[in-house]
Amino acid sequence: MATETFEFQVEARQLLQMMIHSIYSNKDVFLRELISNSSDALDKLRLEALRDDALGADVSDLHIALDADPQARTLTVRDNGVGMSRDEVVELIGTIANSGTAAFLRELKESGDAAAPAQGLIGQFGVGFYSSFMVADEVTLLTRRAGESQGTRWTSSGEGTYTVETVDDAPQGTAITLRLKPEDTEDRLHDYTSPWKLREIVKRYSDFITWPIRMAAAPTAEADDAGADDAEPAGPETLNSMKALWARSRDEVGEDEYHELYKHISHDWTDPLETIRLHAEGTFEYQALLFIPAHAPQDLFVQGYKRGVQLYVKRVFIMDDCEALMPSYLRFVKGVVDAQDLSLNVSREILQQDRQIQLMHRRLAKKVLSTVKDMRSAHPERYATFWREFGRVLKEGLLGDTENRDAILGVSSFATTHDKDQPTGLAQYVERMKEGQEHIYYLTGESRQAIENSPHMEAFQARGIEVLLLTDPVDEVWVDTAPQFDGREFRSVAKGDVDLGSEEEKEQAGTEREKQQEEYAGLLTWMAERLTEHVKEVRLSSRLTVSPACIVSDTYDVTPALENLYRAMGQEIPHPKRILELNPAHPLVTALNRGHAADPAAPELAESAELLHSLALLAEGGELPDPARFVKLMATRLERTV
Ligand SMILES: Nc1ncnc2c1ncn2[C@@H]1O[C@H](COP(=O)(O)OP(=O)(O)OP(=O)(O)O)[C@@H](O)[C@H]1O
Repeated sequence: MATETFEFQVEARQLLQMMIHSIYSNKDVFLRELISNSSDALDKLRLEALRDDALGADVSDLHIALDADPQARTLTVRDNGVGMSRDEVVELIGTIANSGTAAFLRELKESGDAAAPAQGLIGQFGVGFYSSFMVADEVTLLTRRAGESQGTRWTSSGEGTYTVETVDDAPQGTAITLRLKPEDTEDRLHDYTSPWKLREIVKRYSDFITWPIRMAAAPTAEADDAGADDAEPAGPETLNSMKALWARSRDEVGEDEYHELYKHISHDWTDPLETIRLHAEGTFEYQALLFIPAHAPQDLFVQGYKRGVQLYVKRVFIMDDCEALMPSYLRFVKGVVDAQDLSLNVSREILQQDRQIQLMHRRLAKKVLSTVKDMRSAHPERYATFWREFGRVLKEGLLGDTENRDAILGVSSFATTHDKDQPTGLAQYVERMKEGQEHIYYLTGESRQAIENSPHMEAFQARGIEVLLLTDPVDEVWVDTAPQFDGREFRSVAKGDVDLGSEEEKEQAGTEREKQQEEYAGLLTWMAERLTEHVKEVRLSSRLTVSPACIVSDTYDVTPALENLYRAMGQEIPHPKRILELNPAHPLVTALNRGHAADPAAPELAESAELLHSLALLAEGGELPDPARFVKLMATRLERTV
């Protein structure tokens, strides 16, 4: 097939431009990226060969080789891994499949300024192969897919197009040759043909790679000087130790080595927040090395987000994103689990059913939660970052994982009326509880502001009782499962009756309430009849101090927000009628009562009752059953006052 020229996809072109104009100050990392890709390709080939006898690939000496030519100023990174077919080359190298990277580019474009905001953001995205263009002005990739006879050569200078041609004599695997830009140490562009430099970079970033990274021994200047004419040509040198970090003892491994492994498996360019090690002995032996990232990926809430950690069996890579090992609410955790007693052929389906795996899953989840707990007390700032990035996901665990519910509540934080800026833990909330307060109070809503202005808060504000302000959609759902913390129930301030205050106060309020009850009995019954389509009861409120009325739900009824949520998920649930509460101390309500006593049949009175109900709905941010009618009634009233 002749040479074909293709254009890069738009996003790919943008990314390349950023690479060429070098957004990373540290250009050495291009080698880490290429080695990382090669390592993945070798993992894939070993697994394919294991599963497919007929593949016919040579897997006897899988490795990565670095080949530098100082005269030609080229560096080649070669592997004899799985390689790519011609179609794969076009698809994988010419476009950006990673949705996180695509989303990031969009964000960058929207921000308008290509350079400035990039610095902070860019560190979060691995850009893999394209980083070659930081150090090279032309890149050639020669590859042959294992099991195929023809290979593919891809060449580009990173500018808008690339060429692809089919070749007959490509070795299996992938070789990437960089035509290096001139050295420019001021711009931290080093001489990447120098064996010393290559050795240093591999040691720093890729030491743990489980495949040998070899460098051909070039005749060095020192050897020439020594006049070692008769010296044996030295064999290739292996640059990395290849030791699996999770199998080495803790004091042998530096924190930065763990971090490099994290970057290798997560494609993240920033250090993780926390490193977790676990060594399980006994009948089912395994080692785990887990990481909590420092930031949430863009697609964490996108359906189909690839969750889970890598699974190894006896040091052999088996699969990425092994969801059987991590609950969905810990899907941000990255890492490696290496099990001793599984078959190399284990499938995802088998893993889901395996009892040992289920035990491992439970143990890992507990370990992550206890790490977060320790982090909270030992490094509050780190915990604050954790919560900001992952709190919303973690709370999903309150729905399904009843076994760990207490642990999850224990490491959760909530916005609170106690402090405008700092969220609170539940333990602190409980410590601050007023005398006689039995429950943990909360209100759910769209935003902090909407909740704070809700009439339901009035009595709590008046008494200085702390209320948790829950604004995440998931909050609507987990609070509904009636959890407890430290033996205290969670109570919505918008549900059921409230009886706040000391015993004495309650008694006093009780007597007064009986009196009011008598006074308002007629109005309440009449209004309940008028509004029967919308509410199941009209009663006097003990939660209002300023507003005339509010709407509340029965303690165990579904709230409107939860109803909407279910509906959005396609679940039809019955629509429970709610309760209208009136503030007997409000002039509007007392006037209504007088009006009712004077002439219960007055048409104006019925309209007023209707308006009051609508106002209560609006105050909590709800929707009116008939907005047009509300506007008409309201306009008529206003007309009289202007
Ligand atoms: N040496 C290689 N051998 C085989 N396939 C490769 C090799 N290098 C890259 N690929 C293929 O090209 C794809 C794109 O590589 P690239 O480095 O651009 O991104 P990535 O590694 O998938 O992800 P990230 O952008 O997060 O680094 C890889 O996922 C892989 O399928």
